[in-house]
Amino acid sequence: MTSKINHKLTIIADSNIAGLEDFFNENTLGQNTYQTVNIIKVAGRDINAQLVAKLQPDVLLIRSVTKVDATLLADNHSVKFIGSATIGTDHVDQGYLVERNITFANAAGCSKHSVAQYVLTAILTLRPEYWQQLSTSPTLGIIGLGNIGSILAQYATDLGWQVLGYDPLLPASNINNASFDEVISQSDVISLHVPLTDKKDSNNPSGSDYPTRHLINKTALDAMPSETLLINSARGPVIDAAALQADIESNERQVVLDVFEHEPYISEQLLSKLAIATPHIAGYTLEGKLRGTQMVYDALCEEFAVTPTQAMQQLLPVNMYLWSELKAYPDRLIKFYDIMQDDRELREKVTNGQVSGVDFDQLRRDYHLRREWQL
Ligand SMILES: NC(=O)C1=CN([C@@H]2O[C@H](COP(=O)(O)OP(=O)(O)OC[C@H]3O[C@@H](n4cnc5c(N)ncnc54)[C@H](O)[C@@H]3O)[C@@H](O)[C@H]2O)C=CC1
Ligand SMILES: O=C(O)C(=O)[C@H](O)COP(=O)(O)O
Repeated sequence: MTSKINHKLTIIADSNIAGLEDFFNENTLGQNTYQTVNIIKVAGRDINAQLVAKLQPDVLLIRSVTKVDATLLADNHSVKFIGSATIGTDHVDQGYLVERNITFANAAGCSKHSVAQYVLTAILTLRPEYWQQLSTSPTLGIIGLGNIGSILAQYATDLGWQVLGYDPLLPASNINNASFDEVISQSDVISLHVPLTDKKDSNNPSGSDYPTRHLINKTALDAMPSETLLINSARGPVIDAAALQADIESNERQVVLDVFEHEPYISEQLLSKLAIATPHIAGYTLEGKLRGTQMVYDALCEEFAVTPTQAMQQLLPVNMYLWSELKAYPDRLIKFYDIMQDDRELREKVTNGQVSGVDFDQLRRDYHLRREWQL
């Protein structure tokens, strides 16, 4: 159902959304349908119940750090649309929004190439021999074969690697070809690409029959060979951090984390044991973030029955990063993405045994957005 508003349109937006003013202004929203578009930019963690009660916005534009639920909206009567310029939706109680008749849109798949390229970079930085696939090609295990997992499988196949994939919610296929136990026990590298979900039950009807919270627990880690490289760029709580720390201490497993169970606080104890650690920036390319904004903008235009007039292509500088070039010249990887620079910057933030939430958020806010490699 669409609705029109003929007054000042008030938008509260996470200031970390790329291209906010380019996408959300009088010209791009309704060709003068609204007298004014008033955007109030706020750090995502500061979008709280008090603010939305005081300002009574028409629209909320968020990213993953703003929790949207009954608490946030208890004293708000104005919001008609909430857009999250992210793939993940675990921060949003969508059932509650349906009850309140508030339209919700996210940005499914917006940074799928960026995250897949992050994972490839991590693997090839730690195991450069996988470029050549010397005697046997490596086996990449992928848990979750949606937008990101399936793109990652395409890159791996293009490099001549074997793929073992597990996704119980999709039909069997040439990549959805293994059980959880097979992926865990037979892969050289395992990469996680599942949403964060809890068990479905009477208290949680929107939960999952295949919950992912602590999917990688002590049992799974015990069944994983110690040489297996484990990568998590999905959501922190998919791995039980305490079990992971004990696992690395006992077998020196190589582990790459972009997301952390207790994010935005990172303990030095865990950080010091990771092969690569980055501050939740796997999807942070210019293309990935602008695509997220574009998707939410398109959804808002549809909601308000106006014709979209802004497109991310108009905002993107020339992109010189070609996947074909990287494949031909693997030694250029560091020029395509120097992941160890992101790792160093996170480790430099350790004080008093941890990276603070403020420092973690600051690294993300000031991140120099990478460019997505073109196919
Ligand atoms: N680190 C970062 O910067 C980013 C992280 N993400 C995270 O990555 C997640 C995955 O993204 P997409 O692939 O785009 O999502 P998607 O929704 O396209 O795919 C997720 C897949 O996981 C599968 N799945 C669900 N439960 C499972 C289980 N128990 N075992 C195996 N598979 C299961 C689903 O069937 C689905 O096919 C997002 O939900 C988000 O949390 C997304 C973007 C950026
Ligand atoms: O899209 C997702 O899902 C993500 O994890 C985001 O890329 C994370 O970025 P923020 O929403 O925290 O800026």
